[in-house]
Amino acid sequence: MLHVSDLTKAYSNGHVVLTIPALTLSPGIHYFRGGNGSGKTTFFRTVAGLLPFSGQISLEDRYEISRDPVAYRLRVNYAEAEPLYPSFLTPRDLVGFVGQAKKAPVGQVDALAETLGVTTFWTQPTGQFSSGMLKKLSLLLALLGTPRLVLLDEPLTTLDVATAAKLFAYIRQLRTEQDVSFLLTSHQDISLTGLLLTGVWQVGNGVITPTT
Ligand SMILES: Nc1ncnc2c1ncn2[C@@H]1O[C@H](COP(=O)(O)OP(=O)(O)OP(=O)(O)O)[C@@H](O)[C@H]1O
Repeated sequence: MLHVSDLTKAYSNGHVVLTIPALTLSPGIHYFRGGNGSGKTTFFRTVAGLLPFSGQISLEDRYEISRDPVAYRLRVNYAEAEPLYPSFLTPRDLVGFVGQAKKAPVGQVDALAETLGVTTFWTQPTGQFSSGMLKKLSLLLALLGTPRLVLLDEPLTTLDVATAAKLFAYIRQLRTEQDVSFLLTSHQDISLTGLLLTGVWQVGNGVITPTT
């Protein structure tokens, strides 16, 4: 589903955070674990196409991130661990913009907003949001369109228990009915998600290795 090769990710200060000669992720749900500062967010943001890097990343043997930037980004969605938006924008504004960019199918926005409980603060500026409200909005944005791969960085953080249950039920549905793949990180007990994991990966010392 995702192939990474010859990847090196360094920040502008010269610090090399990740070196990945080759990594192949099969379709499914993959969990990335590792200590603070080990490189999980850097990996997710790189795969999401948000950070420059050297190397190759391709989706479904078809969309290469540098060669097919628009087609790749249309199919790969990402939710930040700690989302932040311009304070004057509302969910209605952001969902309108991202929904159009991601070609959200008719009816999807309303259904997801209801599932994640975003309708109750639909026209409120994000500057007034609690961290859980920001998290719900970011998850809604990351599920818009028809992605083939969704990256969720710390989806459990700040999310209330009832919404988390709905989110993970929806993820299971996307996985079984539409073959959508997911990459997750969490410092909390991942079994709380109830998701069947395809792979568990350890991030540390600049590399990503499978765990048994
Ligand atoms: N913008 C940046 N500029 C320079 N270095 C950065 C930048 N962002 C992250 N780093 C460094 O990259 C390394 C990996 O950070 P990253 O945020 O990817 O870790 P993480 O595994 O997601 O950590 P956590 O579990 O604490 O969220 C850290 O050493 C961090 O200091």
